[in-house]
Amino acid sequence: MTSIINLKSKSENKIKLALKNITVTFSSSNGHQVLAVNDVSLDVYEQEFIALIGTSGCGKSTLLNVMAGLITADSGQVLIDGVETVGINRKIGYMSQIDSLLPWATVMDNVALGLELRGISKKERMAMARELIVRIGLTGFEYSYPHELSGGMKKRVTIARVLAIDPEILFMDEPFGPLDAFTKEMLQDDILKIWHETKKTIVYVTHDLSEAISLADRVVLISSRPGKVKAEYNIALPRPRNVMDIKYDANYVDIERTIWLQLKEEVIKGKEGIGHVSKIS
Ligand SMILES: Nc1ncnc2c1ncn2[C@@H]1O[C@H](COP(=O)(O)OP(=O)(O)OP(=O)(O)O)[C@@H](O)[C@H]1O
Repeated sequence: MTSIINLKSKSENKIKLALKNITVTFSSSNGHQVLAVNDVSLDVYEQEFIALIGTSGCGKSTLLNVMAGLITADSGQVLIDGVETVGINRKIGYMSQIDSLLPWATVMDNVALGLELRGISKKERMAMARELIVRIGLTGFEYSYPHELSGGMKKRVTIARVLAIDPEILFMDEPFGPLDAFTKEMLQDDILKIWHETKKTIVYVTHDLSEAISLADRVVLISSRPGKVKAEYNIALPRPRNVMDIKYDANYVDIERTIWLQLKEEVIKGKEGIGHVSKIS
């Protein structure tokens, strides 16, 4: 079922990324087969901010990993700009849940890491890193090490590192999960600002409905495992948005209630397993 909250569709933009009938099965260590996602098809439009939401274990990260080429699906196709892609695609920048900063490297070196791997000269990559550090508000911390930074600052460094390689598509898998609510909202606002300025296509995975609605143009609800697209919602909230204020928009509560009614069914199903989802951040 596809639910549409507003009539403003992104379909005027071209399809940037497409999943066609993706099915993924894992073999677990106890010898069982786990059907993680089942026959998922999804189009993501150029410059769209899309959020995938669903209970824990429903296959959100699996879908992201398939799109990023980190996992090969049992069947189905991934298309980027209309071309079938196999393996890791350089058009994608990936920010995962895990803190992946190099502990022995400074903020500058962490930000510049991807540029170094791409063979960009030291002078050029330092200049680019410096510019990004200003942009993410960490001026003065260029030569600090990760252990000298707060959780939120580390996330900013990770954002800068992903932006440094200038990907056309940004994947963010519950990037701010463990942070406190205020820091999370500030970083979400930063992401909205970056998206507004760069117009990158963003695929954002979360189990937080409030986060999904505040950020995205479209929320895609994944059913509890095996993951399938249960519903899609275009989010008719004004932009530019501020995540701290958008919850007070007259339409926000209606949107949240509509999605929550569907999501709740998955939470109840997931209770038999390990499903977890939060309605409000
Ligand atoms: N490498 C793997 N080996 C075996 N099973 C796996 C593997 N990766 C994922 N799974 C299983 O596939 C299912 C989907 O996992 P996935 O990580 O995609 O869920 P998710 O929706 O991202 O969950 P969460 O919100 O908790 O991060 C789960 O049942 C998980 O146990």
